Amino acid sequence: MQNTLFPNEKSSQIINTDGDVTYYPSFFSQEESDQIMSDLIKNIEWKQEPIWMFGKKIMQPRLTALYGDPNVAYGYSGIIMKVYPWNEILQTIKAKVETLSNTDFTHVLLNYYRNGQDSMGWHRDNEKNLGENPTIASVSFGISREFQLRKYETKKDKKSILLTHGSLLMMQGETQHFWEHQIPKSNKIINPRINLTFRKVLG
Ligand SMILES: O=C(O)CCC(=O)C(=O)O
Ligand SMILES: [Fe+2]
Repeated sequence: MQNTLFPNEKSSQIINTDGDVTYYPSFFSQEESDQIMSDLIKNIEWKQEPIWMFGKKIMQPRLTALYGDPNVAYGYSGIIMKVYPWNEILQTIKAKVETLSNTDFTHVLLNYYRNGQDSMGWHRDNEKNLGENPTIASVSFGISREFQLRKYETKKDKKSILLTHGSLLMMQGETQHFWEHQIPKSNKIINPRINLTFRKVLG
């Protein structure tokens, strides 16, 4: 399918019922992506943070960081994360993602999966302060990881995509009502991956 703002951008629609998920495999070039990956490893305030699960405090199986507009609080799973101000590389990525999606984002949540043992369990990005039908733009760098989607109610209709170095995945419309997603563990993967999800937090 053709995108009017990025006529050369190849894309494929992953979900078009009860939501809208579109994948752009080559959003950034190989060279840009290599540069961005090393910049992010060096210049992001990575931390391993706890979350509350079933009344217990457990460490998340990955490193995280939150950047965005100051003075807009953003938290999930019982934690409030410190918001760091936009830095140069994040501003560059944000500008490109905003042009394609025609959305202004306030925050980016970053996840650093150090190897295949790092993961993210089934969830929806449905925090109240993202509004009814949030547009979420997810950019990936580093080793390709499997991203799975399935229907929230039935746990059926499983879809799987490999999110590659420099790719963009856009989740829009009613996706967060009807679909949940995860990054499963993999015993074979020994290399790191970084994912950025751009979000618009309503004030
Ligand atoms: O790492 C990914 O591709 C998914 C990240 C994600 O689902 C999230 O940050 O909510
Ligand atoms: Fe998510």
